[in-house]
Amino acid sequence: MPQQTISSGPQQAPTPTVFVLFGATGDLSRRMVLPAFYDLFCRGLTPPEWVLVGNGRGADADQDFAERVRASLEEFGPGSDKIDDKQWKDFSDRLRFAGGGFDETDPGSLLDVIGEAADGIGDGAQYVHYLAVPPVAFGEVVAGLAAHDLLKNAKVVFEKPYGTSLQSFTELDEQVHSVMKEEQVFRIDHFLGKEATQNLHVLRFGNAMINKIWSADAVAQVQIDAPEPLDVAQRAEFYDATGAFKDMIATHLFQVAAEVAMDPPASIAPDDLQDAREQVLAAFRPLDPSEVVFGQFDGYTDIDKITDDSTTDTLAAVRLWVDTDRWRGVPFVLRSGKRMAGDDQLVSLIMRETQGPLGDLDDAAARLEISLKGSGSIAVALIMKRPGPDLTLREERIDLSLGEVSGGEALDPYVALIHDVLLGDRSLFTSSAGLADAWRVAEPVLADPPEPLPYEPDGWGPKQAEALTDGLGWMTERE
Ligand SMILES: NC(=O)C1=CN([C@@H]2O[C@H](COP(=O)(O)OP(=O)(O)OC[C@H]3O[C@@H](n4cnc5c(N)ncnc54)[C@H](OP(=O)(O)O)[C@@H]3O)[C@@H](O)[C@H]2O)C=CC1
Ligand SMILES: O=C1O[C@H](COP(=O)(O)O)[C@@H](O)[C@H](O)[C@H]1O
Repeated sequence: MPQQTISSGPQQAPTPTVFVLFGATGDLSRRMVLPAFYDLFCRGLTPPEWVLVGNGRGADADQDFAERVRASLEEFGPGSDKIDDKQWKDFSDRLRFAGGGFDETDPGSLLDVIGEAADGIGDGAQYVHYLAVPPVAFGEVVAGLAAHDLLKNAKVVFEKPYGTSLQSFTELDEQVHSVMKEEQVFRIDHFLGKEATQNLHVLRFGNAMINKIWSADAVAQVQIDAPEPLDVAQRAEFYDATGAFKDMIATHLFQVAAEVAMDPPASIAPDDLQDAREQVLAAFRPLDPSEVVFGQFDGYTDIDKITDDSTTDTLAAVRLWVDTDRWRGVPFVLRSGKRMAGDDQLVSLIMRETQGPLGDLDDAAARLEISLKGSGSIAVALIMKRPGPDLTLREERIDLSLGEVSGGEALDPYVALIHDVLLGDRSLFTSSAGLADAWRVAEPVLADPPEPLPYEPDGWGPKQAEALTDGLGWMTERE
């Protein structure tokens, strides 16, 4: 079978769309959402009729907004030399800006602008309201959408974090569900949109030899490790209020753990995939704070806007237990930190030791690794005989970069996810029940966070985090 397409539906969204981007002047819009929308447009994946309305509290004219968008494409999109004049003209003709903010009592100019925009693109337009605003503004935008009757034939996209604890999640979700149905809600976790994350299902369910080893019978430990060299000075206020545990572990890495640990869904249809993810999240055991290590890199509190006594975690490592028949007894160890020596997002399934004629072999030598970073890669590390007259064993890797798979072209996660929103495919979005479980699992750590241990910038973090791997060490540090 050289190639087989299993399509779950049409590629181009057929419905005329008014895409309202709240927070259109912000960092996320500039770096991710606007370039992703332009990418979809260039690929012919936007609906035949659409208009994008940026919203903000200032008073930009349409032309000013178009200039902002252009600047964002030059810096974070294809770059100035790759923007085709004709394509840009077609794109920019469909950009509008509605200033004056938006809330329950005052919609600013948004109602007028989208009224005009909807008239221009024909009957039956769907509305996509994309909330690229700080989480504190989610509630007021939701209240505004309800008060100004903007939720009919509408989808609402929420950026992360959707809540920061079980309680704040529950309050937000109750407000959301009081004015819209769950089917209208698209909660983004861009790790679910990564090409390699999506490949986890195919790798496993499309290959019997991999499917057979996907359980406690063969796997001794699962590691999901995302060391980052990044500093946090650019977003100090946000980061100091959030920390590594909430920014990465309880959000992205829990969702990836659910993707790895899920039992086979009934089918790859969106609802079945969501059900499978929800079911396994419900089986995650609440974390035990004694199996959690927090770190803070030296010099963190010298950063502008960080207080001298900040105890924010810039690194978090946890041991998570999944109480299902498939995974009972197998530790899932998760780690992420800033200012680290490595730069990866690596899922490692470490195989059990082989008892046999070769005797004692290096632990963790045989493993399957899926890197979610960039366009993604899949590797198998195996024990091999070094060619030659003697029997010398060595660990070798077989690597496949997904970016090099012939005929394919990886989509950036935001491109993939916005495309899914336009089509109404919710399989790669988090669900209400799934997030409630993620916050339930995180709760003991939020209630009793460990003291962060100091670590050297550009190193591998505190030694104590390594103990969570039961002596195997972190696989990212082997490469
Ligand atoms: N930036 C990133 O890399 C990532 C961000 N996110 C999430 O995306 C969302 C937006 O983040 P980001 O773009 O960084 O944030 P910004 O601080 O850049 O804010 C986005 C825009 O929202 C508007 N805004 C700010 N405060 C308010 C408010 N109180 N009420 C209404 N509008 C407001 C501002 O526009 P104006 O002044 O024009 O009204 C601002 O430009 C957040 O939920 C964040 O957690 C998620 C992943 C990565
Ligand atoms: O959401 C976040 O993700 C990034 C890592 O994402 P990626 O796009 O590099 O895969 C992380 O650096 C950031 O702290 C976090 O807020």
